[in-house]
Formats: sequence, structure tokens, C-alpha cells
Amino acid sequence: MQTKPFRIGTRGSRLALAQAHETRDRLMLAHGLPEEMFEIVPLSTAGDRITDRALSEIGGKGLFTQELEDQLLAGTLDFAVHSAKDMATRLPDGLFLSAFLPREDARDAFIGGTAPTLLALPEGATVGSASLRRQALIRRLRPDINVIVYRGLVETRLRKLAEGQVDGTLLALAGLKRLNLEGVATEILDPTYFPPAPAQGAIAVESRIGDTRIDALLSAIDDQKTHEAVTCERAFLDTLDGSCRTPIAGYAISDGEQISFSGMILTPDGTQHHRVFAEGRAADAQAIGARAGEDIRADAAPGFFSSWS
Ligand SMILES: NCc1[nH]cc(CCC(=O)O)c1CC(=O)O
Repeated sequence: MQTKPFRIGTRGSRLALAQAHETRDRLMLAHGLPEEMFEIVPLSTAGDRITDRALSEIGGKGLFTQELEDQLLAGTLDFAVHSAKDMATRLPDGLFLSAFLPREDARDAFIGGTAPTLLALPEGATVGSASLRRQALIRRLRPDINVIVYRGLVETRLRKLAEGQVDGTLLALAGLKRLNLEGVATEILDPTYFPPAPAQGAIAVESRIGDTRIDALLSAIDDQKTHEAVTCERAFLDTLDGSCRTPIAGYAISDGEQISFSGMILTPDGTQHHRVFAEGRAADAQAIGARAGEDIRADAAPGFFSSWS
């Protein structure tokens, strides 16, 4: 009988803490365990400390996860809770994504200052986003808009908007909902023309391969449909580029039997894009995503990827 509390690693941002708490609450409910059996351990990561440069410039997704992963491997954490979207597609040896919580709304939200919708913004308006996917999608729809790099916590970005530094910004609706801030959204973007990032809206739990005690704990809260959808989207991303240096969107829906996937790649200036659609058995989620990545790569002209540099 386990007596020491399980140690749950998380980043220290309000969004990360909300996600760690949701995971803990689900585990308490699933196993009938008291709160004292879980200790939430917030850690500051390099990605949290460096907020003035684009992620793609400073080394990508690993910056948000390395401290947590080091402590998982050292055994000082039992598992870590992450936004699945922030996870690199290749994890350090010995670790895996063991569970996914039921997905929150995967769509992007527009938060407008000077106009309520992206299309209603005045000519030449400034929109803040650090995501290459959002930047490219904005430029595709509104080439006149001046897109500026805009990083930091959800709260910081909303403050800059309130101060008038930008005319609007984009955030994942999922993050806003988890912070009880969805009321700030002035438009919810249709995934058909503004497709979300792979794994957006999903919470992933990372743990050690072969830790059967933790596997048994976490399997009770794993949502199979989310697991399948995110597996498909991450396989697509991995086939194209596991980092966050390229504008890539991917969104899958699984009903537990069948999965359907749509993906999109863009040039950073938004002038060119390609789309792919795929469907098949949910059990083949990984292969379907990987195949869709190969198909879209074959469809793009040879110069498409090299023009990104
Ligand atoms: N890259 C930061 C990040 N990682 C996950 C979310 C939102 C929550 C989610 O997608 O699950 C955000 C902020 C945002 O994109 O608005």
C-alpha cells in the first residue's frame, strides 16, 4: 500500500497549475484517493523565463519540458502534466505520453481590441502572435495585417492587448476556458479556415516507460478518443517537422472506431498552402497521421519546404 504522495510535476503558470489540478482531481475521483496522496510540484522552465523571443528562435518546445523530464528520469517526480501541444514529437529515452485527458475545445479564439473579428480589423491593423501557424493563417486571410511576435503567459498577452499595444491577438480557446477567461474571446475561429495546432486543447501526462505502478494509476484517466486523435496529429507533425519552426495545422476526430484527420501546411507568408484529408480505423491513428504527412509533403512543390529555411 502506497503511503508517500505521488509527485506531480508541472510548470508554474496559472494555466499549467489549472491543468495539474484537473489531472489530480480526476485521479482522486477515479481511484477514490484523498488529496493528500498527491503533491503538485511547480517548476520554472527555460521557456517560462525567456519571454522576449519567439520559441522557434530560442530552441523550440523542449524548453518548456526539460526540467520536468530531468526530474522524471531522476525519479523525483512520478509523472508530469503538460499541454500536449507544447510537447516535442520525440521524447527523451525512457519517457512517454501515458495518458490524455478528455480534450477541451481545440479551436482558436480571436480577442479583438479595435474590432470583434479578424476580418473586421481595420486595414494595416497589428495582431500579436508568436505561433508561426497563426501568423501564416492570418497572413493568408489578411495579407495587410502587421503580425508581430507576441509571447508570454495568457494573462500577459491580454494585458498588452488591453494597453492597446496590438489591435487583437489569438489564443487557444481551451486555455481561456481553463482560466475561466473565455469571455474575452470576441470570435471563435472556424477550424475549416483556421485549423488548430496538432494536440491543441489536450492535456498530456508524461511518465517513465516501464513504471507499471504509475501506468496503472494513469490508465484510469486516459481518454481513448483524445489519445487516438492526438496520436494521429502528432504523427503528422513528426513526419513533417517535430519542432515548432514550421506553420503546420492538424486536427483529428475519433469516435473510438473511426478517425478522420485534416492537415494543412503553409509558407510563413501565407501565400501558399496545401491541405490533406485522411480517415481510417482509430486503431491505426499513428499510421494515418504519418501517411497524411507523407502525402502532403509529396503534394507540395519541391521548393515549398526549402523556402522556409
Ligand atoms: N504555446 C502555449 C500554449 N500551450 C497550450 C496553450 C493553450 C491550451 C491548449 O492548447 O491546450 C497555449 C496558449 C495558447 O496557444 O493560447
